[in-house]
Amino acid sequence: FNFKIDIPWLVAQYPVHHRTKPLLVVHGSTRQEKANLEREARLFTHVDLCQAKLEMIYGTHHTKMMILSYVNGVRVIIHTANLIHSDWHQKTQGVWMSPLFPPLAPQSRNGDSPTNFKRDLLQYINAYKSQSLNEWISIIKRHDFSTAKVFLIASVPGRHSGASLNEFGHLKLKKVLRQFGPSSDACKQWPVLAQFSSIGSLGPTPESWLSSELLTSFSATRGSGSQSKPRLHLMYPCRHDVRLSLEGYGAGGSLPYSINTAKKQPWFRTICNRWRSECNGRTKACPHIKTYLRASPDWHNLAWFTLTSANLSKAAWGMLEKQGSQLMVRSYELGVLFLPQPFGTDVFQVASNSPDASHPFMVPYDLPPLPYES
Ligand SMILES: O=C(O)c1ccc([N+](=O)[O-])cc1C(=O)O
Repeated sequence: FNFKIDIPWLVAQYPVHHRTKPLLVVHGSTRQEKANLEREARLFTHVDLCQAKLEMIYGTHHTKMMILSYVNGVRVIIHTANLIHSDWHQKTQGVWMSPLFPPLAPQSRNGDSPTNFKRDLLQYINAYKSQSLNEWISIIKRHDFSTAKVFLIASVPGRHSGASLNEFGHLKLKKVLRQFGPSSDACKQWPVLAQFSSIGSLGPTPESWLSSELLTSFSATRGSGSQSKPRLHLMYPCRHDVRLSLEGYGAGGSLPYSINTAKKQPWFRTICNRWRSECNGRTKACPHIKTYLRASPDWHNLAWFTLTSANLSKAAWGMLEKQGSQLMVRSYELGVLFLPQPFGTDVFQVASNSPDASHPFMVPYDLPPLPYES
């Protein structure tokens, strides 16, 4: 599943002895782009295409996922890189690799995890309503996902209401945080950080959507305790970060932010932070990764961490309509939410940035964030 796909390059990344394994590519391309993809796919008899329907204008098939079927199990990869050389060459990307999920024992039940990862993955793939995905739906159904410790946070284009209102976008994240997140006492006033590679039209003030809607969901806590909203920090490379990067100004091609949109929201730069990753030696590797987290005021601990394809936009996270009874989403997005409890801890410590059982991810940038200069 991806947005930009170079099929000959993708096939060439396989080890030679696996290079003709059947490959289904799920894309959202139309018109000339679709024709180009079909022409490339025709070069390989083992490659098939599935076009995701995009019924919401301006929506994209942004999801970046691989489902790998082995003789002894299935593995899910959710990541942030397009399937083109430049996305894997000199940028900072994020990849979540699942454990190998074994086949279900014949008589056993549905094989899901306490985070309902399997249920949510099936719900997401079913949303495509595509015959060519039926084979993969049955593969997933036949496997045991009980070792999955992350929550799936998906976006599917459409107007979601009623029983589907909290199934996608920022309302799904809010729902999971309300059920399994930190207590409001545990993270009172803990700031939220949004890090992304593209920005949509967010309105004339942060109150238009960013803090009134998105931050409300990001600051949800267990139980219904409402609390004053925490600070929201944004992270997006400034002009000098891009100019001084490994790719130079060319990195800007993957940091789309239209000047017309930027002119309508000058407030954005006043709450923005630079891209710094001295901790990983990746300050010069421009970010295409997208992450969202909630941290303690001293930035030493995290209450949760999300890796996703979703940029800072209403198209990706959704926009409430009809007095909050409906969520309008334009794009397909997919991400994973890490909460401490499934990993046997009550908080994630940033300091030990070396992944192990209770620190299942690396924070890909320096904390505290570094504000833009005036
Ligand atoms: O690389 C992508 O998949 C991508 C595609 C389109 C847009 N966009 O339209 O803003 C942003 C991105 C991004 O992820 O940065």
